[in-house]
Amino acid sequence: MVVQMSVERTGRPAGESHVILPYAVIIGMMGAGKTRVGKEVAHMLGLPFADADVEIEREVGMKIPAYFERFGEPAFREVERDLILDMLEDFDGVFSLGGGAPMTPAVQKALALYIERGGKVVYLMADPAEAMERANRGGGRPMLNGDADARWKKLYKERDPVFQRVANAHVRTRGLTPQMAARKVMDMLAERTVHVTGSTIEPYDVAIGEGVMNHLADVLGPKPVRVALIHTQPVQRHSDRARTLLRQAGYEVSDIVIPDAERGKTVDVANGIWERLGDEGFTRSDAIVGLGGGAATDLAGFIAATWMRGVRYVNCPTSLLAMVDASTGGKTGVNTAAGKNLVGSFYTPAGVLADVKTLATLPNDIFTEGLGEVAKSGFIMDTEILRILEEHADELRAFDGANFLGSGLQDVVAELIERTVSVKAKHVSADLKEAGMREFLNYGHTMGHAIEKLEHFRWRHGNAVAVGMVYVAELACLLGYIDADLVDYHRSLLSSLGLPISWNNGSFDDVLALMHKDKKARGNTLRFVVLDRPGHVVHLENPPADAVREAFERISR
Ligand SMILES: NC(=O)c1ccc[n+]([C@@H]2O[C@H](COP(=O)([O-])OP(=O)(O)OC[C@H]3O[C@@H](n4cnc5c(N)ncnc54)[C@H](O)[C@@H]3O)[C@@H](O)[C@H]2O)c1
Ligand SMILES: O=C(O)C(=O)C[C@@H](O)[C@H](O)[C@H](O)COP(=O)(O)O
Repeated sequence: MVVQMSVERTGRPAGESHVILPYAVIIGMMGAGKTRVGKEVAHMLGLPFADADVEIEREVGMKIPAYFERFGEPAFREVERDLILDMLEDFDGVFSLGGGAPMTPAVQKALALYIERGGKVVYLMADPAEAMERANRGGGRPMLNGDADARWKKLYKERDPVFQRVANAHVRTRGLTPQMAARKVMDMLAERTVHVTGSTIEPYDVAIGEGVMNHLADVLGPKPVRVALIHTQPVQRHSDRARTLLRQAGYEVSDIVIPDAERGKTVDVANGIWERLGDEGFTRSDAIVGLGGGAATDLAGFIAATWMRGVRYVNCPTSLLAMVDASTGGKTGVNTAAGKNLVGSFYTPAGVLADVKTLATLPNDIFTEGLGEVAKSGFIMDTEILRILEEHADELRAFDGANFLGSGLQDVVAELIERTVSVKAKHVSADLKEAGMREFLNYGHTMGHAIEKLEHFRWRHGNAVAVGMVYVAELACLLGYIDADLVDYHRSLLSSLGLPISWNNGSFDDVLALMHKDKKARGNTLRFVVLDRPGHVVHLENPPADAVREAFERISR
């Protein structure tokens, strides 16, 4: 069964033949260096460069200050808007926008569409002092008339949050020459970025690619003095690299090794870390880095959420599952005797760096487990993911970290990560605290969490979710939401990836009791997420007891 794509992908497509115009759009404050850096980037790429302000002057036949004086700002913004909208459709090069352009709603809309087509909007984040000094040089900026520094600061306050939101790549340039900044932009352009935003979310990026861990200090920013690097022992090699990067950037690093996997996701471990942070004088402006699989990033996020009621944190996921799911979205927490993830908080990271280099040491079975959550995102929204999984099932099942980097599979995996994170970002952006739509990400988890608990967390999370998806597909079929072919498709796809599709190591009564403790349950009412067609899910409330049992019988044979 090959399913049809149902949603447009975001991010730069790999190996797709259609051209995205322009190659990159650069935005930033006056004096950020958009023109200098943009020209360097265009030169490095061998592409033309265009500056919106220069194009406008050509079009209106006069200098911008003169146009402002004669016709006023609103008229200028209209000309600017029309020119930018045209250039976004047909300029094949590096395009830098005027400082105020992204404040125009129609430009924001056009940039969002451009990003959806796979474009990169780069926010050149200059150090304010450096940018103000450059902006004042030479004059000729009507928006800075009067007290130029005070005007610049006021505009920065208004514009920075908007620029953060409309860009999908953020490049800090403090202390860099235009050439160095351009090289940084080039690195960013080679990466895939998923932007997470929303009305209740401080926007952040998930950067996906080889070497993205190098952005660690940029994402942490200048405020922290101390950084706690929380990781497990099996990822020591990667945490060594992170520690070096952090020390080079001038942070005092506390290396905190936690017990591996679910053994690290406990209140006792959290308590040990809180004591250590206290002993080492961690303040509210210090920060946490969580590095490792999903268990490590869940715990690190929980520490960040709770220490002094919340400090900055960055996730560096190193397992496939942590890259595609656990590190993004801000669900942090620990397991308790009562069950999986029952204690925690929604607390958003400042950024996520999914460095695919780290997958080179990932064992095959842990990689495979991550495919469970990848497939979930395909079933619930982006059916193109299912098609890619089908097409590459043999190579994915045979994943070998030692031969992964530089192989054809690397690009396939990067695309699966980007698509899966995009699905997650859409749900999280709309519903951070899981009041409705975010629950769809829990497809297969009601039964999955019960299996994990009954297996004393020795079953891997993604494997339990795979069985949970077959269970809930059976339930949906029994209740007439989907047909038996789609249930069979769950089994054939998941098993072709090396994931389990049945479980018979516990009683129905035990499973049922645990499903009642699931976070989606309300009072005595069981609630599930079920498919009604590929790529589309709905809530199922209080299903008939005999169907809940019969679906269990079907997966435990
Ligand atoms: N917060 C969320 O939204 C969310 C989403 C999905 C899953 N999770 C949680 O994530 C956890 C599962 O994550 P996981 O599958 O990564 O398991 P895990 O964290 O237990 O990691 C699996 C194992 O792989 C090791 N490992 C990780 N990266 C490695 C690498 N590059 N090289 C060698 N070894 C490596 C880990 O040390 C561990 O031994 C569960 O606790 C689950 O509840 C959370
Ligand atoms: O981000 C979410 O929301 C999810 O439900 C993603 C799940 O894949 C993930 O396993 C999550 O940890 C489950 O959360 P829980 O709230 O059901 O414990």
